[in-house]
Amino acid sequence: MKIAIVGAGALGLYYGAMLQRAGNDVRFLLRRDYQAIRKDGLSVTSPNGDFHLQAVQCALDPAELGPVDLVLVGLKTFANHRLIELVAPLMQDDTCVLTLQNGLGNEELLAKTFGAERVLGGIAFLCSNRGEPGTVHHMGQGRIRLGELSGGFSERATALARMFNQAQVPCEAVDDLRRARWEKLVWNIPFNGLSALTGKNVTELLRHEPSRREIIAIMGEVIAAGNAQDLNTPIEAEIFIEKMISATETMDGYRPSMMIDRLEGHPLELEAIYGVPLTRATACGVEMVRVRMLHALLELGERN
Ligand SMILES: NC(=O)C1=CN([C@@H]2O[C@H](COP(=O)(O)OP(=O)(O)OC[C@H]3O[C@@H](n4cnc5c(N)ncnc54)[C@H](OP(=O)(O)O)[C@@H]3O)[C@@H](O)[C@H]2O)C=CC1
Ligand SMILES: CC(C)(CO)C(=O)C(=O)O
Repeated sequence: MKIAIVGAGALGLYYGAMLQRAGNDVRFLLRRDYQAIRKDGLSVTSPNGDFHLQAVQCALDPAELGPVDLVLVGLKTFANHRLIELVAPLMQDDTCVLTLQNGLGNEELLAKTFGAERVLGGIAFLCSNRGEPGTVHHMGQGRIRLGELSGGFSERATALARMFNQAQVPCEAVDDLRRARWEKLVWNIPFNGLSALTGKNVTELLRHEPSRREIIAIMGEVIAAGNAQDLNTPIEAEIFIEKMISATETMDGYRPSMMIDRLEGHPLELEAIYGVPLTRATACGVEMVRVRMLHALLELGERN
């Protein structure tokens, strides 16, 4: 399997390195880290053990990497206006594309050009940050849930899950990608937005009772909107919220990616994480009032 990583930052470098370490043929489309990785290779620090890859196939131009069997997308969604031109040179007849980006609308964007039958999506439960050029810091977690854009289990999704598992990345194939995406939004919508707006990490947010209540209320709104999307099986609000809150309580002092983006002056992934979910909720007759407020304030902050 020849694999190209498009969007080789915190997420793409980590998963690409894990796949290469397991013996796969991985090719990285690089930008910032190109010189450093060509010269000194790619280093991963991780609580599971640091490792270094000296020989890394990489290029600045996707035409030099392809064609491949699998394109793994790890661009920030605000760079999606470049997505198609970066992926197209890597495609041959049976190439499939797996996007591990957060939010909604990424698979559909790929499907418009390449066809829904070639597109898969994945939810990454990963905490990874970039270090100096050529280094990526895996802070914890890493599990992936992936599935077909068109729904249902497939041989292909099962084979990809097996490939990740063989590379020490826990992974499962799911039959309802839409449900998995809405489940992930139940976490991203409150924590990403509130941490970016307040500068408080997830532990600080949960320790403040009024904020904790709002987080729970926002999660309820997102679940109601998700359940209005005709999922195979509905998300059970009370149980799922309890699970999300308990899981977050173990993420001591974690700073969500959107908070880091705001602090570092980068754009935020507002359309994929707020805009598209709001549009899809409204189309199904559900109004997420708190989410709309969050979106408005986050958008205002982008206009400085
Ligand atoms: N990091 C994490 O732990 C998690 C991230 N995610 C999601 O994964 C996605 C990626 O996040 P993350 O890895 O953190 O983001 P990063 O900003 O670390 O990585 C994005 C990468 O895309 C590259 N890129 C952007 N535009 C281009 C271009 N035109 N040509 C070539 N490369 C380009 C950047 O290049 P350059 O090297 O020049 O900056 C960068 O390496 C997001 O949707 C995020 O929400 C989901 C779960 C966890
Ligand atoms: C839920 C989490 C922490 C990944 O596990 C994430 O998506 C983020 O920080 O944006």
